[in-house]
Amino acid sequence: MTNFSKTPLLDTIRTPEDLRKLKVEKVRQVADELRQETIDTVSVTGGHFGAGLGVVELTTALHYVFDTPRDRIIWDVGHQAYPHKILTGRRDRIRTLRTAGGLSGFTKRSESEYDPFGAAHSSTSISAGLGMAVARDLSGGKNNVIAVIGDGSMSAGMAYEAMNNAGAMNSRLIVILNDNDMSIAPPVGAMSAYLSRMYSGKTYRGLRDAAKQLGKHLPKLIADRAERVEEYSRGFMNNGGTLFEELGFYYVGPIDGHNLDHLLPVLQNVRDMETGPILVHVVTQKGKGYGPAEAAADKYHAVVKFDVATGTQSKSKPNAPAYQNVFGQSLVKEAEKDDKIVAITAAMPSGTGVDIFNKAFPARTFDVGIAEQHAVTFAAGLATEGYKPFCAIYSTFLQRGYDQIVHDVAIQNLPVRFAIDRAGLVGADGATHAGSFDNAYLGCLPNMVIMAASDEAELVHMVATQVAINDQPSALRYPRGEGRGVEMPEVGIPLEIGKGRIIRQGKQIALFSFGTRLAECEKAADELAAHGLSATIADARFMKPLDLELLLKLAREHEILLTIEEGSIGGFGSHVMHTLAEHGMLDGGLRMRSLVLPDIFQDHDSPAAMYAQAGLDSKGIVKKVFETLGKDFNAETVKLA
Ligand SMILES: Cc1ncc(C[n+]2csc(CCOP(=O)(O)OP(=O)(O)O)c2C)c(N)n1
Ligand SMILES: CC(=O)[C@@H](O)[C@H](O)COP(=O)(O)O
Ligand SMILES: [Mg+2]
Repeated sequence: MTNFSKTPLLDTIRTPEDLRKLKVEKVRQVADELRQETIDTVSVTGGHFGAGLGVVELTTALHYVFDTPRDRIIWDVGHQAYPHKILTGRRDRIRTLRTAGGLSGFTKRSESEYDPFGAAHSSTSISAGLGMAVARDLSGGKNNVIAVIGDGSMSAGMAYEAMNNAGAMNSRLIVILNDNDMSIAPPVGAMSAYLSRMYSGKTYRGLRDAAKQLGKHLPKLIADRAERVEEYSRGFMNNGGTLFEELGFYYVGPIDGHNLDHLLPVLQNVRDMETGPILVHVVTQKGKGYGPAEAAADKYHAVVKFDVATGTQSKSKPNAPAYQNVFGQSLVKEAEKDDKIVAITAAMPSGTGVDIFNKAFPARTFDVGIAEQHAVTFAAGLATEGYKPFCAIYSTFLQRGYDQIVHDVAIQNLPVRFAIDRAGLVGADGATHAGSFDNAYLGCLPNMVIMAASDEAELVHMVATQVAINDQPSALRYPRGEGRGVEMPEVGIPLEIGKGRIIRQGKQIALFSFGTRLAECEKAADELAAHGLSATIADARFMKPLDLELLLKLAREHEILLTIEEGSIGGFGSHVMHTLAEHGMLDGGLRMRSLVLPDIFQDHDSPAAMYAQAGLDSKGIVKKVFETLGKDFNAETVKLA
């Protein structure tokens, strides 16, 4: 039970150094206050929540036992690091989390010396930690390196590549497996089942056994301490022959990650062990200590602002359906007609709308865990046998599967359908999650058809188009968030491959859009009209193959051609420019410009603010037209936001 009648301690802790000055009996109180501060903070900021609540004790214990920042703590993904931020000199800015100019929602090297490695994509911590440990060995250092990785993140191949390497290197690296039996959704896979079996009760060993095992591996552990070890090692086991031991790790656990009487001495002993890689298996509860989070199916993985008393989140009523839901529903409709359609997600069923498909077709839905590389090649295998796999992956996470896209899909020309969600800027998750590069990284691949939906109705038709593309791979991109509120078609009608459409016919300026910036083009065209400038708006629909007829028409009939996309240099604009150059269309009077994301990693903000910063909103479009015409752009006279 939390006792807040005591003098508050968290206020006295600016850095972990202050924490380490406290008597061990005080650590429980610090953890309780830290949990309350995390709850209060996220109730006003929103953000990732359940994972942080689950590691409050672990965070406190790690900073108490280890000499941070000299000892390196690497938080895998980094979405659980809010309590860590509070303890490491960032409490005064914690309520700026994920807002413009504020703290990142993940660990970030430039933010603090206590963040030795930046993250947000999963399963990198063991590799990075091993690199740090080996660097330490090479330079004769003595510090500890601790990688904290969740059970969900343990499903990715990279974690095993790292353990395989670490087990052979015998470098002193501590891996803490934070096993809360949750990913964003319930975890999947044989590894997850294995971990659950490890603490299922049946496999626990007796206390004496555990103490004996520790003694064997801890030469410094003297007999009189062994008894204490027995006490705090309640529930401890050492299987001999665990998967981790076979990989060359010294395995400790599982231990209760909320019990500081277990956690602190175990970590102290692990710290003092002279051995190669160690894995401490810590069992925690996602959402721990906040009733509404503990009770929720998703353990409040990520939340918007909420009322602390009730846990009620202040979600605003949507004005239009979210793209991910339109995708899921469209795919269900297609799959009702075609039993070869299957859906694949890499641990993101709700985020991608694959959960909707799963409800209708559980046997045709595959959650492969955080395993994007495998997801792509698994889809390729399904395609070889005549199935129609829809591989629904966020743009940023698909980067993980790039060689698989090239080698396993594109070269073999297999009709894998990529549904690329979160294409473009995503806002509060920042640069790590921005879907900026898929136009560039897919556009250069032979055989690939690439589409972008300009609104939610287009998405329905494009899903139908993908179903019909049976002889080559295809990619369909769409953004995070709500659609435009357009009228929705009853059924999707396959589009003609490589054909765009004119939305509005004008004279001087052609705005050639790929994706949902089309809405901004329409606002910009209205504004240009108010300034006496006539603009044509075209929706490319396809970046590959490009609609050559439409492109040449736009180029011939206008003074200025502007491309707009939610992507980096090297994407749609580059393809258009290359094609025009090849057709000799840039040798004469046409002035062509490409509006793309800037060549920087943009920090988190609202998507609208980030697009404005990128010059990809209506005002940016108007400004670009003015600049291209050599006209003065006066922001005052241009009314658009
Ligand atoms: C490469 C990659 N794929 C997907 C994600 C999305 N993602 C973020 S957290 C998470 C679940 C992680 O589960 P776990 O490691 O067990 O942490 P927990 O939230 O349970 O503490 C997922 C799938 C990601 N960050 N990186
Ligand atoms: C930490 C992580 O990678 C995910 O939780 C991500 O933040 C989800 O993003 P969406 O909210 O766009 O699904
Ligand atoms: Mg987990």
